[in-house]
Amino acid sequence: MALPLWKNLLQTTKERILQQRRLSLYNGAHGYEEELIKKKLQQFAGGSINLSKEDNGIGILTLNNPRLMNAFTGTMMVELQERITELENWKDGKGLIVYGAGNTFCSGSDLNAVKEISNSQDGMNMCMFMQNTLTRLMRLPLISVALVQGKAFGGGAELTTACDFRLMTPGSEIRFVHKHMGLVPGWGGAARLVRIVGSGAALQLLSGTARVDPEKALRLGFSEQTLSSSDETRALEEARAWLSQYTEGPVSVIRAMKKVVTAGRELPLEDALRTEKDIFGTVWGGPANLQALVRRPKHK
Ligand SMILES: CC[C@H](C(=O)O)C(=O)SCCNC(=O)CCNC(=O)[C@H](O)C(C)(C)COP(=O)(O)OP(=O)(O)OC[C@H]1O[C@@H](n2cnc3c(N)ncnc32)[C@H](O)[C@@H]1OP(=O)(O)O
Repeated sequence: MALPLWKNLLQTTKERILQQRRLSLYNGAHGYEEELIKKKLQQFAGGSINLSKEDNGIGILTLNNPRLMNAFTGTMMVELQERITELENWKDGKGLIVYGAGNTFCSGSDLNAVKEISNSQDGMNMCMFMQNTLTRLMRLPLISVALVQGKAFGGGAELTTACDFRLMTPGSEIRFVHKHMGLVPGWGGAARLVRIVGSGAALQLLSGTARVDPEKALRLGFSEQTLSSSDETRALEEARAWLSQYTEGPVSVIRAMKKVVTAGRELPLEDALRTEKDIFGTVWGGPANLQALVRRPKHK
């Protein structure tokens, strides 16, 4: 018998909350007080995080606070979480470009807000809030790329590490400036940086607050490519073209591909292998697979 509409809605909401918990790192058992920190963050308003979902399955996430070099205000942190939830529910999505408005990426958290939450309880909750959000960003079944124009500093540098890839425009710079602020990264940027460039290079970048220009980023394997244009519109076009080489193809296959890589990146080998088997089961004998068997393409 079909469930009444309200029961269906309740069921869907419960499933969404459970899914978010599964993809997040921290909950009440870790002393994390999400509602408390969200209420605090809402007090520091300004800027926005915008998402547009294009028909080709590419999402464009824009950090929009150009007056402060796209620094994250409290409301932007909350909006980022909301946009990530939207992306988790976007079943046609294949790729994501994260970039900043006004030709610069992001200068980290808004220092005006940070000053007001510099006590230990708020700091820990903000840290867990951002780690949860960026971990969910990293685990999206979408191939993500940070388009770095201008400066990506502090939390902005950390955000780039939550994407699968980084593209830089000429003259741009990524810099983990945390040491100068008497801090270490807290949004998960250190743990992810070690996995991208290795522990030696990560230690040098963090403890030396080194400027990473496009050439250095390429040498370190931190960036995939230096784009030819630093004009905002043209750079975005270049990023779209770069990403399309990986997102062309059936949605189910592209999303499955990202999922097997996420499992390989995060899980112990045996768990990753089992997950790969389960995901393989979702595409084997599926429409794209059956059509390919009929077409019998030659891979020349
Ligand atoms: C875990 C994350 C970590 C944390 O919170 O724990 C952080 O992210 S800490 C924040 C790390 N970021 C910074 O310390 C950046 C400080 N800003 C700068 O170094 C410079 O502003 C720079 C290099 C980003 C840009 O320099 P430029 O000369 O091009 O521009 P302005 O300095 O004139 O900046 C324009 C305008 O923006 C304001 N601004 C820039 N960044 C921030 C920020 N993070 N928070 C608040 N406001 C910021 C800057 O003060 C200027 O405003 P104005 O009213 O004109 O003074």
